[in-house]
Amino acid sequence: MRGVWTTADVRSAEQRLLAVTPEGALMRRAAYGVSVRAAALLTRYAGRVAGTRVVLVAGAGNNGGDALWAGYFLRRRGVAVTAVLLRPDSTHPEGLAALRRAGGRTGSAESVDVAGADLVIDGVVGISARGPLRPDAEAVFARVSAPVLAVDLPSGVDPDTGAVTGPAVRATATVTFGALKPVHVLNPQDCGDTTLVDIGLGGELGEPELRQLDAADVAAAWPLPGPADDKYTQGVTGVAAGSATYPGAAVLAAAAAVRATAGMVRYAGPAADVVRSHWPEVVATGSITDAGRVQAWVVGPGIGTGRQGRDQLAYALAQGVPVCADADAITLIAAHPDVLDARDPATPLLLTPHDGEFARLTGSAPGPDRVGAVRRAARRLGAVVLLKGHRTLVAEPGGRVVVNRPRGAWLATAGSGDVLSGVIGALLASGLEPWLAAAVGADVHARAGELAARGAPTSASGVLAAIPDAIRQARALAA
Ligand SMILES: NC(=O)C1=CN([C@@H]2O[C@H](COP(=O)(O)OP(=O)(O)OC[C@H]3O[C@@H](n4cnc5c(N)ncnc54)[C@H](OP(=O)(O)O)[C@@H]3O)[C@@H](O)[C@H]2O)[C@@H](O)CC1
Ligand SMILES: Nc1ncnc2c1ncn2[C@@H]1O[C@H](COP(=O)(O)OP(=O)(O)O)[C@@H](O)[C@H]1O
Ligand SMILES: [K+]
Repeated sequence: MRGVWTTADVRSAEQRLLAVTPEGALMRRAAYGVSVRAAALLTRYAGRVAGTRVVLVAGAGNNGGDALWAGYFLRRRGVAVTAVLLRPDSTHPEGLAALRRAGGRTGSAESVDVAGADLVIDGVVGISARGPLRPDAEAVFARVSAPVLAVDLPSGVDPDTGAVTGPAVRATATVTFGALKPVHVLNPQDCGDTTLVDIGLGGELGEPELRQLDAADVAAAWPLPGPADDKYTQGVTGVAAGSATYPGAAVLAAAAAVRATAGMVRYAGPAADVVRSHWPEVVATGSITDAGRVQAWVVGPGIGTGRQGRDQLAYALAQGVPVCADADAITLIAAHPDVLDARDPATPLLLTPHDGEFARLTGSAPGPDRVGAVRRAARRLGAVVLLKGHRTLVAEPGGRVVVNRPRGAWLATAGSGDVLSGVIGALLASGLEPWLAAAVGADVHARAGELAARGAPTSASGVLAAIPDAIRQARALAA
Protein backbone atom coordinates (compact mmCIF):
# COMPACT_ATOMS: atom_id res chain seq x y z
CA MET A 1 0.00 0.00 0.00
CA ARG A 2 1.18 3.49 -0.79
CA GLY A 3 0.56 6.18 1.83
CA VAL A 4 -0.68 9.71 1.32
CA TRP A 5 -0.10 12.38 3.99
CA THR A 6 -1.81 15.69 4.76
CA THR A 7 0.06 18.97 4.44
CA ALA A 8 0.05 19.27 8.25
CA ASP A 9 1.72 15.84 8.55
CA VAL A 10 4.25 16.73 5.86
CA ARG A 11 5.03 20.10 7.40
CA SER A 12 5.74 18.66 10.82
CA ALA A 13 7.82 15.83 9.34
CA GLU A 14 9.78 18.43 7.34
CA GLN A 15 10.42 20.45 10.50
CA ARG A 16 11.95 17.43 12.21
CA LEU A 17 14.07 16.63 9.17
CA LEU A 18 15.13 20.25 8.66
CA ALA A 19 16.48 20.33 12.22
CA VAL A 20 19.04 17.65 11.36
CA THR A 21 19.82 18.64 7.75
CA PRO A 22 22.25 21.31 6.52
CA GLU A 23 20.54 24.59 5.61
CA GLY A 24 19.02 24.54 2.12
CA ALA A 25 19.88 20.89 1.42
CA LEU A 26 16.27 19.68 1.27
CA MET A 27 15.24 22.44 -1.07
CA ARG A 28 18.14 21.76 -3.42
CA ARG A 29 17.29 18.05 -3.44
CA ALA A 30 13.67 18.88 -4.21
CA ALA A 31 14.62 21.40 -6.88
CA TYR A 32 17.06 19.05 -8.54
CA GLY A 33 14.18 16.56 -8.89
CA VAL A 34 12.10 19.30 -10.51
CA SER A 35 14.89 20.07 -12.97
CA VAL A 36 15.24 16.41 -13.96
CA ARG A 37 11.51 16.16 -14.66
CA ALA A 38 11.61 19.49 -16.51
CA ALA A 39 14.41 18.22 -18.74
CA ALA A 40 12.40 15.08 -19.53
CA LEU A 41 9.38 17.21 -20.47
CA LEU A 42 11.53 19.48 -22.65
CA THR A 43 12.95 16.46 -24.45
CA ARG A 44 9.45 15.13 -25.01
CA TYR A 45 7.75 18.36 -26.08
CA ALA A 46 10.59 20.44 -27.58
CA GLY A 47 12.88 17.63 -28.73
CA ARG A 48 15.89 18.92 -26.77
CA VAL A 49 16.99 20.49 -23.47
CA ALA A 50 19.84 22.90 -24.28
CA GLY A 51 18.61 25.93 -26.19
CA THR A 52 15.00 25.71 -24.93
CA ARG A 53 13.18 28.45 -23.01
CA VAL A 54 11.68 27.90 -19.58
CA VAL A 55 9.59 30.40 -17.64
CA LEU A 56 9.34 30.04 -13.87
CA VAL A 57 6.39 31.56 -12.04
CA ALA A 58 7.60 32.14 -8.49
CA GLY A 59 5.46 33.10 -5.51
CA ALA A 60 6.45 34.31 -2.08
CA GLY A 61 7.45 31.14 -0.27
CA ASN A 62 9.58 28.04 -0.46
CA ASN A 63 7.58 26.71 -3.40
CA GLY A 64 8.92 29.67 -5.37
CA GLY A 65 12.34 28.86 -3.91
CA ASP A 66 12.14 25.35 -5.34
CA ALA A 67 11.26 26.75 -8.77
CA LEU A 68 14.16 29.23 -8.69
CA TRP A 69 16.65 26.54 -7.67
CA ALA A 70 15.27 24.28 -10.42
CA GLY A 71 15.95 27.19 -12.79
CA TYR A 72 19.53 27.26 -11.52
CA PHE A 73 19.98 23.55 -12.37
CA LEU A 74 18.35 24.02 -15.80
CA ARG A 75 20.69 26.91 -16.59
CA ARG A 76 23.57 24.50 -16.10
CA ARG A 77 22.06 22.38 -18.87
CA GLY A 78 21.96 25.28 -21.32
CA VAL A 79 18.33 26.28 -20.86
CA ALA A 80 17.33 29.95 -21.10
CA VAL A 81 15.47 30.57 -17.83
CA THR A 82 13.35 33.59 -16.95
CA ALA A 83 11.47 33.93 -13.68
CA VAL A 84 8.26 35.90 -13.26
CA LEU A 85 8.45 37.17 -9.69
CA LEU A 86 4.93 37.58 -8.36
CA ARG A 87 6.13 39.06 -5.08
CA PRO A 88 9.54 40.63 -5.84
CA ASP A 89 9.95 41.89 -2.26
CA SER A 90 9.50 38.50 -0.66
CA THR A 91 10.98 36.14 -3.23
CA HIS A 92 13.10 33.32 -1.79
CA PRO A 93 16.49 35.11 -1.51
CA GLU A 94 18.87 32.16 -1.90
CA GLY A 95 16.91 30.71 -4.80
CA LEU A 96 16.87 34.07 -6.56
CA ALA A 97 20.58 34.60 -5.99
CA ALA A 98 21.38 31.11 -7.32
CA LEU A 99 19.31 31.67 -10.45
CA ARG A 100 20.96 35.01 -11.13
CA ARG A 101 24.41 33.57 -10.49
CA ALA A 102 23.74 30.93 -13.13
CA GLY A 103 22.68 33.57 -15.67
CA GLY A 104 18.92 33.31 -15.25
CA ARG A 105 16.82 36.42 -15.76
CA THR A 106 13.84 37.83 -13.88
CA GLY A 107 10.98 40.04 -14.86
CA SER A 108 7.50 41.17 -14.06
CA ALA A 109 4.33 39.42 -15.16
CA GLU A 110 3.92 41.94 -17.99
CA SER A 111 7.50 41.96 -19.28
CA VAL A 112 8.21 38.22 -19.58
CA ASP A 113 7.33 36.40 -22.81
CA VAL A 114 5.25 33.69 -21.17
CA ALA A 115 3.57 32.67 -24.42
CA GLY A 116 6.94 31.89 -26.05
CA ALA A 117 8.10 29.41 -23.39
CA ASP A 118 8.75 25.74 -24.15
CA LEU A 119 7.86 24.85 -20.56
CA VAL A 120 6.39 26.77 -17.63
CA ILE A 121 7.24 25.83 -14.05
CA ASP A 122 4.55 26.63 -11.48
CA GLY A 123 6.20 27.70 -8.23
CA VAL A 124 3.38 29.99 -7.12
CA VAL A 125 2.34 28.17 -4.00
CA GLY A 126 2.80 24.74 -2.45
CA ILE A 127 1.60 23.15 0.76
CA SER A 128 0.81 26.52 2.35
CA ALA A 129 -1.79 27.23 -0.34
CA ARG A 130 -5.16 28.60 0.61
CA GLY A 131 -7.89 29.20 -1.94
CA PRO A 132 -7.70 29.61 -5.70
CA LEU A 133 -5.01 31.36 -7.74
CA ARG A 134 -4.89 35.07 -7.08
CA PRO A 135 -5.55 37.41 -10.05
CA ASP A 136 -1.87 38.22 -10.75
CA ALA A 137 -0.96 34.53 -11.10
CA GLU A 138 -4.18 33.78 -12.95
CA ALA A 139 -3.30 36.45 -15.53
CA VAL A 140 0.13 34.88 -16.10
CA PHE A 141 -1.25 31.36 -16.59
CA ALA A 142 -3.93 32.66 -18.95
CA ARG A 143 -1.08 33.39 -21.40
CA VAL A 144 0.53 29.95 -21.13
CA SER A 145 0.29 27.57 -24.06
CA ALA A 146 3.29 25.36 -23.19
CA PRO A 147 3.19 22.29 -20.92
CA VAL A 148 3.19 23.20 -17.22
CA LEU A 149 5.27 21.44 -14.58
CA ALA A 150 3.85 22.02 -11.09
CA VAL A 151 6.23 22.22 -8.16
CA ASP A 152 4.78 20.08 -5.36
CA LEU A 153 1.19 20.65 -6.53
CA PRO A 154 -0.75 22.72 -9.06
CA SER A 155 -1.29 26.13 -7.50
CA GLY A 156 -4.88 27.06 -6.77
CA VAL A 157 -5.94 23.46 -6.08
CA ASP A 158 -6.59 22.66 -2.43
CA PRO A 159 -3.67 20.50 -1.25
CA ASP A 160 -5.71 18.47 1.26
CA THR A 161 -8.95 17.91 -0.62
CA GLY A 162 -7.98 18.35 -4.27
CA ALA A 163 -10.97 20.71 -4.60
CA VAL A 164 -10.91 23.49 -7.19
CA THR A 165 -13.05 26.45 -6.19
CA GLY A 166 -11.76 29.06 -8.65
CA PRO A 167 -8.85 29.68 -11.02
CA ALA A 168 -6.16 27.01 -10.70
CA VAL A 169 -3.19 25.65 -12.60
CA ARG A 170 -3.82 22.58 -14.70
CA ALA A 171 -0.45 20.84 -14.84
CA THR A 172 0.95 18.48 -17.43
CA ALA A 173 3.04 16.94 -14.69
CA THR A 174 3.77 17.47 -11.00
CA VAL A 175 6.88 16.77 -8.97
CA THR A 176 6.22 16.38 -5.29
CA PHE A 177 8.60 15.82 -2.40
CA GLY A 178 8.84 13.46 0.54
CA ALA A 179 5.28 12.14 0.39
CA LEU A 180 2.21 12.14 -1.79
CA LYS A 181 -0.39 14.63 -0.56
CA PRO A 182 -4.16 14.16 -0.93
CA VAL A 183 -4.35 16.45 -3.97
CA HIS A 184 -2.24 14.00 -5.97
CA VAL A 185 -4.63 11.11 -5.57
CA LEU A 186 -7.90 13.04 -5.24
CA ASN A 187 -7.33 15.33 -8.21
CA PRO A 188 -5.03 13.59 -10.68
CA GLN A 189 -6.66 15.51 -13.54
CA ASP A 190 -5.07 18.79 -12.44
CA CYS A 191 -1.76 17.25 -11.31
CA GLY A 192 -1.10 15.36 -14.53
CA ASP A 193 1.54 12.70 -14.14
CA THR A 194 2.89 12.95 -10.57
CA THR A 195 6.42 11.93 -9.58
CA LEU A 196 7.62 11.66 -6.02
CA VAL A 197 11.14 12.79 -5.14
CA ASP A 198 12.59 11.21 -2.04
CA ILE A 199 13.95 13.89 0.29
CA GLY A 200 14.41 11.51 3.20
CA LEU A 201 11.08 12.24 4.91
CA GLY A 202 10.06 8.59 5.18
CA GLY A 203 11.18 7.97 8.74
CA GLU A 204 9.49 11.13 10.01
CA LEU A 205 6.00 10.38 8.70
CA GLY A 206 3.41 8.76 10.95
CA GLU A 207 0.13 7.10 9.97
CA PRO A 208 -0.96 8.12 6.48
CA GLU A 209 -4.15 10.11 5.86
CA LEU A 210 -5.01 7.93 2.86
CA ARG A 211 -3.77 4.73 1.32
CA GLN A 212 -3.65 3.41 -2.23
CA LEU A 213 -3.49 -0.23 -3.15
CA ASP A 214 -0.85 -1.59 -5.49
CA ALA A 215 -1.45 -4.55 -7.79
CA ALA A 216 0.57 -6.58 -5.27
CA ASP A 217 -1.93 -5.77 -2.50
CA VAL A 218 -4.81 -6.82 -4.72
CA ALA A 219 -3.11 -10.01 -5.82
CA ALA A 220 -2.15 -10.93 -2.26
CA ALA A 221 -5.70 -10.41 -0.98
CA TRP A 222 -7.63 -12.02 -3.85
CA PRO A 223 -8.94 -15.45 -2.82
CA LEU A 224 -7.94 -18.37 -5.05
CA PRO A 225 -8.92 -22.00 -4.53
CA GLY A 226 -6.31 -24.26 -2.95
CA PRO A 227 -5.89 -28.04 -3.09
CA ALA A 228 -7.95 -28.59 0.05
CA ASP A 229 -10.81 -26.32 -1.01
CA ASP A 230 -14.30 -27.23 -2.10
CA LYS A 231 -17.21 -25.04 -3.12
CA TYR A 232 -18.17 -24.35 0.51
CA THR A 233 -14.79 -23.70 2.07
CA GLN A 234 -14.19 -20.69 -0.19
CA GLY A 235 -17.31 -19.01 1.15
CA VAL A 236 -20.85 -18.93 -0.21
CA THR A 237 -22.11 -15.54 -1.36
CA GLY A 238 -25.76 -14.69 -0.88
CA VAL A 239 -27.30 -12.13 -3.22
CA ALA A 240 -30.68 -10.54 -2.40
CA ALA A 241 -31.28 -8.22 -5.31
CA GLY A 242 -33.64 -7.37 -8.15
CA SER A 243 -37.37 -7.63 -8.51
CA ALA A 244 -39.79 -9.15 -11.00
CA THR A 245 -39.94 -5.81 -12.82
CA TYR A 246 -36.20 -5.14 -12.56
CA PRO A 247 -34.38 -8.47 -12.77
CA GLY A 248 -31.25 -6.90 -14.30
CA ALA A 249 -29.73 -5.83 -10.99
CA ALA A 250 -30.14 -9.38 -9.71
CA VAL A 251 -28.44 -10.90 -12.74
CA LEU A 252 -25.54 -8.43 -12.65
CA ALA A 253 -24.85 -8.70 -8.91
CA ALA A 254 -25.12 -12.50 -8.82
CA ALA A 255 -23.00 -12.88 -11.95
CA ALA A 256 -20.31 -10.55 -10.59
CA ALA A 257 -20.05 -12.76 -7.50
CA VAL A 258 -19.76 -15.81 -9.80
CA ARG A 259 -16.98 -14.14 -11.78
CA ALA A 260 -15.05 -12.87 -8.76
CA THR A 261 -14.36 -16.04 -6.79
CA ALA A 262 -14.67 -19.77 -7.22
CA GLY A 263 -17.00 -20.72 -4.34
CA MET A 264 -20.77 -20.81 -4.58
CA VAL A 265 -23.37 -18.11 -5.13
CA ARG A 266 -26.92 -18.27 -3.85
CA TYR A 267 -29.58 -15.90 -5.11
CA ALA A 268 -32.77 -15.12 -3.21
CA GLY A 269 -35.58 -12.99 -4.60
CA PRO A 270 -38.29 -12.54 -7.18
CA ALA A 271 -35.89 -12.73 -10.13
CA ALA A 272 -34.83 -16.32 -9.37
CA ASP A 273 -35.95 -17.71 -12.75
CA VAL A 274 -34.18 -15.02 -14.74
CA VAL A 275 -30.98 -15.36 -12.71
CA ARG A 276 -31.03 -19.15 -13.10
CA SER A 277 -31.59 -18.95 -16.85
CA HIS A 278 -28.57 -16.66 -17.31
CA TRP A 279 -26.29 -18.24 -14.70
CA PRO A 280 -27.09 -21.91 -14.16
CA GLU A 281 -24.31 -22.20 -11.56
CA VAL A 282 -26.26 -19.91 -9.19
CA VAL A 283 -28.45 -21.70 -6.67
CA ALA A 284 -31.59 -19.55 -6.77
CA THR A 285 -34.69 -19.43 -4.60
CA GLY A 286 -37.65 -17.08 -4.43
CA SER A 287 -37.39 -16.17 -0.78
CA ILE A 288 -34.43 -15.14 1.34
CA THR A 289 -35.69 -17.26 4.24
CA ASP A 290 -35.25 -20.40 2.06
CA ALA A 291 -31.84 -19.46 0.71
CA GLY A 292 -29.69 -21.67 2.94
CA ARG A 293 -26.44 -20.76 4.64
CA VAL A 294 -24.11 -18.15 3.22
CA GLN A 295 -20.93 -16.51 4.53
CA ALA A 296 -21.96 -12.99 3.39
CA TRP A 297 -25.01 -11.24 2.00
CA VAL A 298 -25.20 -8.62 -0.72
CA VAL A 299 -28.52 -6.93 -0.30
CA GLY A 300 -30.10 -4.02 -2.08
CA PRO A 301 -29.64 -3.60 -5.84
CA GLY A 302 -33.12 -3.32 -7.34
CA ILE A 303 -35.01 -4.66 -4.30
CA GLY A 304 -37.17 -1.53 -4.03
CA THR A 305 -37.81 0.51 -0.94
CA GLY A 306 -41.09 -1.11 0.12
CA ARG A 307 -42.01 -3.71 2.71
CA GLN A 308 -40.51 -6.63 0.81
CA GLY A 309 -37.11 -4.98 0.46
CA ARG A 310 -37.14 -3.98 4.10
CA ASP A 311 -37.86 -7.55 5.19
CA GLN A 312 -35.04 -8.89 3.01
CA LEU A 313 -32.62 -6.38 4.50
CA ALA A 314 -33.68 -7.09 8.07
CA TYR A 315 -33.34 -10.83 7.47
CA ALA A 316 -29.84 -10.50 5.97
CA LEU A 317 -28.72 -8.28 8.85
CA ALA A 318 -29.87 -10.83 11.41
CA GLN A 319 -27.83 -13.76 10.05
CA GLY A 320 -24.57 -12.96 11.83
CA VAL A 321 -22.57 -12.80 8.58
CA PRO A 322 -21.05 -9.74 6.87
CA VAL A 323 -23.52 -7.70 4.83
CA CYS A 324 -22.83 -5.45 1.86
CA ALA A 325 -25.82 -3.06 1.72
CA ASP A 326 -26.08 -1.29 -1.63
CA ALA A 327 -28.57 0.85 -3.56
CA ASP A 328 -32.14 0.41 -2.23
CA ALA A 329 -30.81 -1.12 1.00
CA ILE A 330 -29.04 2.17 1.70
CA THR A 331 -32.20 4.16 1.03
CA LEU A 332 -34.07 1.80 3.37
CA ILE A 333 -31.48 2.25 6.12
CA ALA A 334 -31.71 6.03 5.67
CA ALA A 335 -35.51 5.97 5.96
CA HIS A 336 -35.70 3.32 8.71
CA PRO A 337 -32.49 3.42 10.76
CA ASP A 338 -34.11 0.99 13.21
CA VAL A 339 -33.66 -1.76 10.62
CA LEU A 340 -30.02 -1.86 11.76
CA ASP A 341 -31.21 -3.00 15.20
CA ALA A 342 -31.48 -6.51 13.76
CA ARG A 343 -27.72 -6.59 13.40
CA ASP A 344 -25.35 -7.85 16.03
CA PRO A 345 -22.91 -4.89 16.25
CA ALA A 346 -20.04 -7.37 15.87
CA THR A 347 -21.33 -8.36 12.42
CA PRO A 348 -19.49 -6.39 9.74
CA LEU A 349 -21.61 -4.00 7.69
CA LEU A 350 -20.44 -2.36 4.50
CA LEU A 351 -22.40 0.40 2.75
CA THR A 352 -21.72 1.41 -0.84
CA PRO A 353 -23.50 4.73 -1.51
CA HIS A 354 -23.19 7.03 -4.50
CA ASP A 355 -23.45 10.74 -3.70
CA GLY A 356 -27.26 10.78 -3.66
CA GLU A 357 -27.48 7.77 -1.38
CA PHE A 358 -24.76 9.25 0.82
CA ALA A 359 -26.83 12.41 1.25
CA ARG A 360 -29.87 10.34 2.18
CA LEU A 361 -27.85 8.28 4.62
CA THR A 362 -26.04 11.10 6.40
CA GLY A 363 -28.29 14.09 5.81
CA SER A 364 -25.79 15.97 3.65
CA ALA A 365 -23.93 15.61 0.36
CA PRO A 366 -20.23 14.66 0.62
CA GLY A 367 -19.17 18.21 -0.40
CA PRO A 368 -15.62 19.14 -1.44
CA ASP A 369 -13.94 17.27 1.45
CA ARG A 370 -15.01 13.80 0.40
CA VAL A 371 -12.41 12.07 2.55
CA GLY A 372 -13.58 13.86 5.69
CA ALA A 373 -17.21 13.16 4.81
CA VAL A 374 -16.76 9.42 4.24
CA ARG A 375 -14.56 9.06 7.32
CA ARG A 376 -17.18 10.75 9.54
CA ALA A 377 -19.95 8.59 8.08
CA ALA A 378 -18.01 5.36 8.75
CA ARG A 379 -17.33 6.41 12.32
CA ARG A 380 -20.92 7.44 12.99
CA LEU A 381 -22.48 4.36 11.41
CA GLY A 382 -19.96 1.90 12.80
CA ALA A 383 -19.67 0.47 9.30
CA VAL A 384 -17.28 0.44 6.37
CA VAL A 385 -18.48 3.04 3.87
CA LEU A 386 -17.48 2.95 0.21
CA LEU A 387 -18.27 6.28 -1.44
CA LYS A 388 -18.64 5.85 -5.20
CA GLY A 389 -17.50 8.34 -7.80
CA HIS A 390 -14.63 8.92 -10.18
CA ARG A 391 -12.38 8.11 -7.24
CA THR A 392 -13.85 5.53 -4.91
CA LEU A 393 -13.10 6.06 -1.23
CA VAL A 394 -13.38 3.32 1.37
CA ALA A 395 -13.42 4.31 5.05
CA GLU A 396 -13.61 2.12 8.12
CA PRO A 397 -14.85 3.25 11.55
CA GLY A 398 -11.29 3.39 12.89
CA GLY A 399 -10.46 6.15 10.39
CA ARG A 400 -8.38 4.37 7.74
CA VAL A 401 -9.34 5.43 4.21
CA VAL A 402 -8.32 3.86 0.91
CA VAL A 403 -8.63 5.77 -2.34
CA ASN A 404 -8.64 3.79 -5.56
CA ARG A 405 -6.90 4.79 -8.77
CA PRO A 406 -9.40 5.84 -11.40
CA ARG A 407 -8.82 4.16 -14.75
CA GLY A 408 -10.88 6.42 -16.92
CA ALA A 409 -14.58 7.04 -16.39
CA TRP A 410 -15.75 3.86 -18.12
CA LEU A 411 -17.68 2.71 -15.06
CA ALA A 412 -20.15 5.59 -15.40
CA THR A 413 -22.67 3.20 -16.97
CA ALA A 414 -25.98 1.84 -15.69
CA GLY A 415 -25.64 -1.29 -13.58
CA SER A 416 -21.90 -1.07 -12.95
CA GLY A 417 -22.63 -0.48 -9.25
CA ASP A 418 -24.53 -3.78 -9.13
CA VAL A 419 -21.43 -5.48 -10.49
CA LEU A 420 -19.33 -3.86 -7.77
CA SER A 421 -21.57 -5.05 -4.96
CA GLY A 422 -21.50 -8.63 -6.30
CA VAL A 423 -17.70 -8.59 -6.41
CA ILE A 424 -17.44 -7.20 -2.88
CA GLY A 425 -19.99 -9.72 -1.60
CA ALA A 426 -17.91 -12.60 -2.93
CA LEU A 427 -14.80 -11.20 -1.26
CA LEU A 428 -16.64 -10.80 2.05
CA ALA A 429 -17.85 -14.39 1.79
CA SER A 430 -14.27 -15.55 1.29
CA GLY A 431 -13.41 -14.04 4.64
CA LEU A 432 -11.66 -10.77 3.71
CA GLU A 433 -12.19 -8.04 6.25
CA PRO A 434 -14.76 -5.57 4.88
CA TRP A 435 -12.44 -2.61 4.43
CA LEU A 436 -10.01 -4.66 2.36
CA ALA A 437 -12.82 -6.45 0.52
CA ALA A 438 -14.28 -3.11 -0.55
CA ALA A 439 -10.90 -1.68 -1.51
CA VAL A 440 -9.65 -4.62 -3.58
CA GLY A 441 -13.15 -5.07 -5.04
CA ALA A 442 -13.15 -1.43 -6.20
CA ASP A 443 -9.68 -1.88 -7.68
CA VAL A 444 -10.61 -4.93 -9.74
CA HIS A 445 -13.92 -3.30 -10.73
CA ALA A 446 -12.02 -0.29 -12.09
CA ARG A 447 -9.52 -2.53 -13.89
CA ALA A 448 -12.41 -4.50 -15.40
CA GLY A 449 -14.01 -1.26 -16.60
CA GLU A 450 -10.82 -0.23 -18.34
CA LEU A 451 -10.23 -3.66 -19.87
CA ALA A 452 -13.84 -3.91 -21.04
CA ALA A 453 -13.73 -0.45 -22.61
CA ARG A 454 -10.30 -0.53 -24.30
CA GLY A 455 -10.95 3.00 -25.50
CA ALA A 456 -14.65 2.81 -26.38
CA PRO A 457 -17.75 2.93 -24.17
CA THR A 458 -18.69 -0.30 -22.45
CA SER A 459 -21.63 -1.55 -20.37
CA ALA A 460 -22.15 -3.30 -17.04
CA SER A 461 -22.26 -6.64 -18.87
CA GLY A 462 -18.92 -5.78 -20.45
CA VAL A 463 -17.43 -4.91 -17.05
CA LEU A 464 -18.76 -8.17 -15.67
CA ALA A 465 -17.17 -10.21 -18.45
CA ALA A 466 -13.81 -8.53 -17.87
CA ILE A 467 -13.56 -9.38 -14.15
CA PRO A 468 -11.41 -12.50 -14.67
CA ASP A 469 -9.01 -10.56 -16.91
CA ALA A 470 -8.85 -7.81 -14.30
CA ILE A 471 -7.85 -10.33 -11.64
CA ARG A 472 -5.27 -11.83 -14.05
CA GLN A 473 -3.91 -8.36 -14.74
CA ALA A 474 -3.41 -7.55 -11.04
CA ARG A 475 -1.76 -10.93 -10.47
CA ALA A 476 0.53 -10.53 -13.49
CA LEU A 477 1.61 -7.05 -12.42
CA ALA A 478 2.34 -8.31 -8.94
CA ALA A 479 4.33 -11.34 -10.08
N1 LIG B 1 9.95 22.84 4.33
C1 LIG B 1 10.82 22.08 3.64
O1 LIG B 1 11.69 21.49 4.19
C2 LIG B 1 10.70 21.95 2.22
C3 LIG B 1 9.70 22.64 1.51
N2 LIG B 1 9.62 22.57 0.20
C4 LIG B 1 8.76 23.46 -0.56
O2 LIG B 1 8.18 24.43 0.27
C5 LIG B 1 6.80 24.55 -0.03
C6 LIG B 1 6.07 25.15 1.12
O3 LIG B 1 6.62 26.43 1.28
P1 LIG B 1 6.01 27.54 2.24
O4 LIG B 1 5.52 26.92 3.49
O5 LIG B 1 7.02 28.60 2.34
O6 LIG B 1 4.74 28.07 1.48
P2 LIG B 1 4.28 28.12 -0.05
O7 LIG B 1 3.42 26.94 -0.30
O8 LIG B 1 5.41 28.39 -0.95
O9 LIG B 1 3.32 29.42 0.00
C7 LIG B 1 3.92 30.67 0.15
C8 LIG B 1 2.92 31.75 0.38
O10 LIG B 1 2.03 31.86 -0.71
C9 LIG B 1 0.88 32.59 -0.31
N3 LIG B 1 -0.32 31.96 -0.82
C10 LIG B 1 -1.20 31.15 -0.18
N4 LIG B 1 -2.18 30.77 -0.97
C11 LIG B 1 -1.95 31.35 -2.17
C12 LIG B 1 -2.65 31.32 -3.39
N5 LIG B 1 -3.77 30.60 -3.53
N6 LIG B 1 -2.15 32.03 -4.44
C13 LIG B 1 -0.99 32.75 -4.28
N7 LIG B 1 -0.30 32.80 -3.13
C14 LIG B 1 -0.77 32.10 -2.08
C15 LIG B 1 0.92 32.60 1.19
O11 LIG B 1 1.36 33.85 1.64
P3 LIG B 1 0.36 35.11 1.81
O12 LIG B 1 0.40 35.81 0.51
O13 LIG B 1 -1.00 34.55 2.14
O14 LIG B 1 0.96 35.88 2.91
C16 LIG B 1 1.97 31.55 1.50
O15 LIG B 1 2.60 31.74 2.73
C17 LIG B 1 6.42 23.15 -0.37
O16 LIG B 1 5.19 23.08 -1.09
C18 LIG B 1 7.62 22.72 -1.21
O17 LIG B 1 7.44 23.21 -2.54
C19 LIG B 1 10.62 21.80 -0.54
O18 LIG B 1 11.65 22.70 -0.83
C20 LIG B 1 11.14 20.62 0.23
C21 LIG B 1 11.67 21.06 1.52
N1 LIG C 1 -17.04 9.30 -13.72
C1 LIG C 1 -16.73 8.11 -13.19
N2 LIG C 1 -15.47 7.64 -13.24
C2 LIG C 1 -15.16 6.44 -12.72
N3 LIG C 1 -16.04 5.64 -12.10
C3 LIG C 1 -17.32 6.04 -12.01
C4 LIG C 1 -17.74 7.29 -12.54
N4 LIG C 1 -19.06 7.43 -12.30
C5 LIG C 1 -19.45 6.32 -11.65
N5 LIG C 1 -18.41 5.48 -11.47
C6 LIG C 1 -18.44 4.18 -10.80
O1 LIG C 1 -19.48 3.41 -11.39
C7 LIG C 1 -20.23 2.72 -10.40
C8 LIG C 1 -21.67 3.23 -10.47
O2 LIG C 1 -22.43 2.71 -9.44
P1 LIG C 1 -23.94 3.17 -9.16
O3 LIG C 1 -23.99 4.65 -9.04
O4 LIG C 1 -24.45 2.36 -8.04
O5 LIG C 1 -24.66 2.80 -10.54
P2 LIG C 1 -25.79 1.73 -10.86
O6 LIG C 1 -26.83 1.90 -9.80
O7 LIG C 1 -26.29 2.11 -12.22
O8 LIG C 1 -25.17 0.39 -10.83
C9 LIG C 1 -19.53 3.00 -9.08
O9 LIG C 1 -18.59 1.98 -8.84
C10 LIG C 1 -18.81 4.32 -9.34
O10 LIG C 1 -17.67 4.52 -8.52
K1 LIG D 1 3.00 24.93 -7.22
